Amino acid sequence: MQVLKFGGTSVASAENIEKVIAIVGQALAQGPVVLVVSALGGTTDALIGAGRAAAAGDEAFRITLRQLEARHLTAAEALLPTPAAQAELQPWLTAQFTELALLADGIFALGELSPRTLDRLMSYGELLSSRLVVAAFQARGLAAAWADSRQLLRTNSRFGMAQVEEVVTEQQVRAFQLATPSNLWVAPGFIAADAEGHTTTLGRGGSDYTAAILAAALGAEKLEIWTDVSGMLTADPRLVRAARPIAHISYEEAMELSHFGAKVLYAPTVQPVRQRGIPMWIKNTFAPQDFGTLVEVAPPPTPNVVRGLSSIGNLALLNLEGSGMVGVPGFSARLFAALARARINVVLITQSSSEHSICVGVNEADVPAAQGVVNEEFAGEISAGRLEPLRPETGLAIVALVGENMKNHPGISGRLFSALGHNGVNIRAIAQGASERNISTVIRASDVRKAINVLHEEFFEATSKQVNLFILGPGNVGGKLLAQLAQQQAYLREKLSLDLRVMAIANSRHSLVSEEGGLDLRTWPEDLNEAPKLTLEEFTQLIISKNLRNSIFVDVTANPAAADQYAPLLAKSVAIVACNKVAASAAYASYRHLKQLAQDFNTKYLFETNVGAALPVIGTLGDLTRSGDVVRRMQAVLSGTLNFVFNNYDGSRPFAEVVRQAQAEGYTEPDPRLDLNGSDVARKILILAREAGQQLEMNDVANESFLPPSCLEGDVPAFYEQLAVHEPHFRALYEAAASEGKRLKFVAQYTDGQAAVGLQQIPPGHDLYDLRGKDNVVLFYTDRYTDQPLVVKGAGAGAEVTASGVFADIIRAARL
Ligand SMILES: Nc1ncnc2c1ncn2[C@@H]1O[C@H](COP(=O)(O)OP(=O)(O)O)[C@@H](O)[C@H]1O
Ligand SMILES: N[C@@H](CC(=O)OP(=O)(O)O)C(=O)O
Repeated sequence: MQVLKFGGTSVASAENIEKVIAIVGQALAQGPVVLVVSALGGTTDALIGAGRAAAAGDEAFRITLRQLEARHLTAAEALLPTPAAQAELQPWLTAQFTELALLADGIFALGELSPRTLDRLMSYGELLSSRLVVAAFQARGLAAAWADSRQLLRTNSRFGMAQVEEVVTEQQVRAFQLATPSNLWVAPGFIAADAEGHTTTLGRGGSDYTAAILAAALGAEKLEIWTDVSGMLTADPRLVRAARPIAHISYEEAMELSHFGAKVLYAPTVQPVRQRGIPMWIKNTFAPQDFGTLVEVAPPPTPNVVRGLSSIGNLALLNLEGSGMVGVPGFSARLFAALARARINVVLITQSSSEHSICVGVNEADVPAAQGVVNEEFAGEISAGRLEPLRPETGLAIVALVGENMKNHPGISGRLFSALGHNGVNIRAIAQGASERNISTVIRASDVRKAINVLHEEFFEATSKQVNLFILGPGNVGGKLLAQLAQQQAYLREKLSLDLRVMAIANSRHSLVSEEGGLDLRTWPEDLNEAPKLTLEEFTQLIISKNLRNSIFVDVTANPAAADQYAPLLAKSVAIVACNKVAASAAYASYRHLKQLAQDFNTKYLFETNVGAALPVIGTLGDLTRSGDVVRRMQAVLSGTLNFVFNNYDGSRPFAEVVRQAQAEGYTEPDPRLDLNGSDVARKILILAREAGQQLEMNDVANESFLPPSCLEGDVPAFYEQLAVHEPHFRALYEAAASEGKRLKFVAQYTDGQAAVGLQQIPPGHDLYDLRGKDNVVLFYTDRYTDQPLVVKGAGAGAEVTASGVFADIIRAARL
């Protein structure tokens, strides 16, 4: 004997029922079959909706019932090939809907829907589907017997969630078996009857349970649960796209997963088949060739430590707390007894060893009742101040890791906590049974999708880590960055297991946002021009509300307002990668605050390109200091503009003309004075000094300008005029150096806590002497590099290299 159960989607239409018939036909070749069917998908919800509408005095229930009738008649017409067969079933179907209408009219007249009546109402779903399937088999010449589950399954009278009385049920099933010697029974799932013969139901999704009860009572050789997915998956496929079928699973694991939300299997289903050692398959009606999942006593070993993930929403935590609990036995017993009296199901329990508080997780809908009974039970202690009144916290969910194998592998919880921590998912409570088969975490419901994806990646997709980029400023550097990302995406996926996706690109006029999956990096320039505008605050909110794992905000602007967004993003564990220097060179307190936020929220704030573009300057400084070295002195040339000017000025052409050329060739800021007055270099040495551990402000950086003060007054044309007027001054500077064989360099210097920038004469042979083009150089003198400095040198400007530096920071943040 085999028991096969087909769920709502599998029997949702005539077309699907044809597939069911084909699968059952093959099973019959191996032996007798008991077929359990659910209602046509969506019917139970529709019946509940109709009942509630009727009770609320809303006539709309009539429309719902008419639609259901039409749906069943259409299915019957398509399934029954001959007018004779149709003529037999149709009057029966119509009679059922007449009965249903009478029942609903009664509910409407009374304005009341009791649990008992609701069970009656819901039972029509499975009654109709099972009779339809019987007729379809008979029309194909297969003798199928209809087995009324209300005469097979005996339950108590807890309507809506009735408990099966096993002994009577088994007797009834055996008696039916003797009286009905057919190779094929078709039984409605979900429904049963109490001792008085009132129809009951087994809880939503209960047809699986019906099938398991029948399998156990008949001592079936196997139970097959046929559904719309290829087995029990590693996670809910509606939440995790990469979820994949679990081929083998133990009864206990399947039970844990279903208890913790894996809808594919109704949780009570496992127990009856486990007790009898009946193997259970979960198979896909729409892909019968797929292996599916085999639930068995001892599944073969797998390298996967975690078997699956699941989640339950609508959870509330109830926290009972107070000094009156410490060392007093019986508190928990009273708490649970009070909850049990109110028929409140406790989903999770945690208690700290201090015994100062006990925390239970319950369904949100139970909170008011729980508060009532618990506060009443402990009224004495609460009024004496020995206990706090019960504090419920709602809007929560459980995410659970399930796997027998976890107990043999230390470090699973560590991986769980760190993966969630890096993504800013706050864990409100944890519970781990002594069996170590399940580790449950309570988190905010709004974090479930992110958390379960992060954990799926951590435990099942060693192959790739999804990283979500939000790019601000697709200009010169940003555009190059996007091109490099497009070019490297496949390489990074293959070599570093990083799946980098650009989720949004924004400039001051447009914000292009991907709904899912990432933007197309071939067409973004055109797409962006079509996209609407978002303010910076809106862009930040978008990143926060998307709540995607491994999110990185990439600031490729020089906009001070963009830097204001870092703090709120870091506080949500969104990493920041910036080539924008504003934040790192702002007030020390705010620089420190951002670094602290990154640490507190387990994320990264990276800005390597603030100094020397992609040259490894800040990274080197970090490596030195982290390894215990002390940076005593830094000497650096950090401005492409000033290098260009002093490399090209030798008195043969006016200084003003050389500056104009630098501007024309794109080295300078739009206002070249920002480069020439040294303030940009001052920002850079300030950042380096801070990264070396000094608490410095911009005002602390001495800046001896080589420009006569009049050059800095007025606008840019006036500036050029003044440069021309002061040509003798520049010439004198040049000649003073040249006469001694030296070169002029604008040098940034840091010595034992003091920072300064200014023009210096550099002798031949000095590390700063020989610099070409856009080169930057930084010399580090440290306790370990005493005589000869550690030198970092190379191109320190240019869109392509700057973009590559930003890219490198993105990869650093992604591999956290
Ligand atoms: N871990 C999981 N594995 C497989 N399916 C799951 C899991 N968690 C949730 N589901 C959902 O359960 C659905 C199947 O359950 P259900 O809709 O009750 O099927 P049926 O109507 O066949 O009984 C799947 O379509 C899937 O969306
Ligand atoms: N039809 C019932 C029982 C059931 O088990 O359905 P399904 O097999 O489609 O989950 C329900 O919707 O709850």
